[in-house]
Amino acid sequence: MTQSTNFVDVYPVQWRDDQVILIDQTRLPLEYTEVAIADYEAMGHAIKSMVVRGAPAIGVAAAYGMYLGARRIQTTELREFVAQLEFVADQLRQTRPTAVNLFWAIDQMLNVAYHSGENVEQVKANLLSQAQQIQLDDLRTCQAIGAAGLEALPREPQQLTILTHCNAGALATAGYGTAIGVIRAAWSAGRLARVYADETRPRLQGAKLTVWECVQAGIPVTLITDNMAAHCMQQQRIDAVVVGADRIARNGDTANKIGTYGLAVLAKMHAIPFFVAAPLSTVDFALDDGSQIPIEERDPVEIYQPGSIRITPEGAEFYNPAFDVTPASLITAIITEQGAIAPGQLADLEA
Ligand SMILES: CSC[C@H]1O[C@H](OP(=O)(O)O)[C@H](O)[C@@H]1O
Repeated sequence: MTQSTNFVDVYPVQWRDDQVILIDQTRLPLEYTEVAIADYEAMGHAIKSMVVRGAPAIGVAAAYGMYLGARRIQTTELREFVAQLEFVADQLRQTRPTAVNLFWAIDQMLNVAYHSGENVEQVKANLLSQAQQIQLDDLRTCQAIGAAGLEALPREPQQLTILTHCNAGALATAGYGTAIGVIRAAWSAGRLARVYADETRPRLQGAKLTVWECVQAGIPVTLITDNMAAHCMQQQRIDAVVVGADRIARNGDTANKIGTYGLAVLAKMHAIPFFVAAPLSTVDFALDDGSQIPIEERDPVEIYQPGSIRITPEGAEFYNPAFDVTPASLITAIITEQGAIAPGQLADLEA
């Protein structure tokens, strides 16, 4: 276990010593622990159990998971190799259903296997290179999103107070973050007074991860419970809302952590700009609107036992959707690596 130090740069997924090293995000903020992942089964478990989480980070992790699966395949016959790699892909696809980056990254890796050579060993090498490229591209994309977000933020006041939800930070990406990337860019540019972070029940990624990232970066942060957001807006404490995304439909409807939709409704009510920050790899152009986005339902224990103590008696039933869908009509702009886009113009960016 590596004790926490003052991190300026946080990389939740690293290729080191011929294996993947993950920050164990279930142990933050009290413990900074890294775990080594040497096979695709362990990577699948790490994604499902949220050791690694956040749409782009899940994509990077799945890409490396594909390589870990590929390197173990023994055959030298390419067709058989591809068939076994498609089995690995199917296993990784079953980990979490909402973040499209997972499926996008797996497809990127399969394309390399389909089209990058006749020699199995060469294809394996190409797969590692592709996973590393996906990771590097996402880091650069987040930095571009930060710059684009800085341009899109309100001009007044000079120093903004931004509310964010869950964690769309370095920990949720290859580094730097999407929504937190915008926050980092605003802080560097002297345009940020303070971050308000929703704790984000039930997994508390805001309280545990976003606050940790802000404290590590020296960014002033105020933690609030989810049910305080309306009051803070009514008190005119919030100048803008910036959140991440797990899957965006071609019309701009956006799936993000549960509670995002409510924030968007509140922001509309209080005439506060509401931004979604996400790479284009999070857009699912195959979906016409958000009604088609699969919403993950997680173990109810996350609700009734957020720590070590059960907080509700036996006898109740539970509903634990991990995401909700914010309609495009409530989104001021989607901040991508190609700039801030009106939700209705997203389809024009389809490659
Ligand atoms: C940079 S996208 C992060 C996105 O993913 C989070 O979900 P989870 O923690 O369950 O993986 C949340 O929706 C964030 O906005």
